[in-house]
Amino acid sequence: MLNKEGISLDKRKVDSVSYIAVDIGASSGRLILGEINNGKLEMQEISRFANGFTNQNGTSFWDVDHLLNQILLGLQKAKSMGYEHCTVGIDTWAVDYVLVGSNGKRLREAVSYRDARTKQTIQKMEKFIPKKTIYEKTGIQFQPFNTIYQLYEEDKKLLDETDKILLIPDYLGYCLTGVAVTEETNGSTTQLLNIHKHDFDEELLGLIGVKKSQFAKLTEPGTILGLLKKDWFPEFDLPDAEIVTVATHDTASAVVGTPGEGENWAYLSSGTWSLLGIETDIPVVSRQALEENYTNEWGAFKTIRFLKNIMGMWLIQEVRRILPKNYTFPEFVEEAKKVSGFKQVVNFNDERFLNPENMVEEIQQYCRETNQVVPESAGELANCIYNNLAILYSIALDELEQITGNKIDRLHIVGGGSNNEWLNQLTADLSGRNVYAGPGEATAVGNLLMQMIATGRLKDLKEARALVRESIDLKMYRPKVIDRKTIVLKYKKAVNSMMAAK
Ligand SMILES: Nc1ncnc2c1ncn2[C@@H]1O[C@H](COP(=O)(O)OP(=O)(O)O)[C@@H](O)[C@H]1O
Ligand SMILES: C[C@H](O)[C@H](O)[C@@H](O)C(=O)COP(=O)(O)O
Ligand SMILES: [Mg+2]
Repeated sequence: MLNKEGISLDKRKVDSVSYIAVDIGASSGRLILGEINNGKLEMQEISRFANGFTNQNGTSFWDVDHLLNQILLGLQKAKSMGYEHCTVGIDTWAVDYVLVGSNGKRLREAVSYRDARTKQTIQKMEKFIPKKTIYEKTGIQFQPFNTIYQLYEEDKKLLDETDKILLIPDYLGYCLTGVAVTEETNGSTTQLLNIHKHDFDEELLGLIGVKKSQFAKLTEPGTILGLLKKDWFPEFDLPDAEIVTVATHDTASAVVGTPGEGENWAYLSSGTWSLLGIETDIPVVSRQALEENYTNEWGAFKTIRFLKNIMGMWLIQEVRRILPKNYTFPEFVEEAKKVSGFKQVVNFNDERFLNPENMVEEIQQYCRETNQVVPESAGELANCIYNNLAILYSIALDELEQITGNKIDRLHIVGGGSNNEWLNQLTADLSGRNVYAGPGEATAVGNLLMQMIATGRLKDLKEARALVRESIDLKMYRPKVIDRKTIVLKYKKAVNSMMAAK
């Protein structure tokens, strides 16, 4: 069986092959083995590791060598577990990139999207191209950390020396195979792809001084990238592996792994970020979509992920980092439950929460500025975060219905945040919709499913999602009857008056 790159996958091998998903989110990474046995998807965690960025001389960098090393350690462990032959897919967070020189080597560490260098860049670029024009071309939300803005601020000397700009998962795949591509689901998050031409937008590239040749060719998810170059890593005992280009934007893989069925469902990929949206066939770039900052990220199988970025579990991750006592996430939930009721209205989508020095102080200062009760304890801070997130989810669901005209009667919450049963119920109550929770590792599931479809083990996305529904117990949360409209209206009025007072 030949694929587009001419790599032959012997049918016999495909049947005996195991599948390994490498999913690296902003806070953690994991390698998960997947196989189909007796009509069920069976998964086994091979390894899990921390991810995060550090500040070096005023710039926030990721440690990509650490990530590559963890991938190799995980693959070595898989072989030691008896998995001699596998396919491997890599997905990570979006927008960030590595600059590769003509010698094929990295020119500098990868800068984190939370770095302050792009704080004013949206405004700088507005001077010579209206946001509306960029949105009509790309359909992508305005986030200060989008690749277009990062490259605008990039070191020009480094850019001149750059042969290829590779997004993080594409760079990791390049390190393992020597093959460089721009996988398109993650490529869309650069805000440099023209959604109508299905290609890079030359005008936008020109505005930031980047040549199209400095990006590798656009590639659809579900293609075979190349063979793992085992001899490049003699210090590791690695399995034989074909690296598959999956939906390398982790959220795109999470959507593939969301077990939605039929119409009228939305997903919430709940991890470091909360990505809430629907899967559509055509982009929505209306005035309201622009005003409410919805994005049209490219999905697998030529779909569009029409979604909104909501500040997610980053908030509680940062509170956890700051508080002297080391709470587990379940402990935060238990403490939050002890606080009766909803105490503070906080617009956590305000950019001040993108990367403050001290998240606890930032939340407390916001509440002081708006003359609200200041949360002090772990429970009060967690209660504030979870309640406001639930309302932001509810508002986004109503906005999605208004903007797209699509009815949404159920929400699938997937990712680590789907383990938060209290927030799942809060979301059901405040949104007035049934909530289905799981899989907690939907991104890895979607990564595995794409590999199985690419190698012919599964027929298509419909069969793949049916397999997920057969394989995991989805927990359902029915909305309790509460006066949700009054609560949401009060929240919106409070946020609007706070923004007016700024
Ligand atoms: N048992 C749990 N209870 C509450 N929250 C949880 C639980 N497990 C995970 N989480 C939440 O999920 C988040 C991690 O989600 P994950 O999808 O792994 O993130 P990412 O992919 O961005 O690294 C944690 O920050 C935490 O807030
Ligand atoms: C910067 C992007 O908005 C971010 O990467 C988001 O798209 C995403 O993929 C986050 O995934 P996590 O698993 O880190 O929440
Ligand atoms: Mg994730």
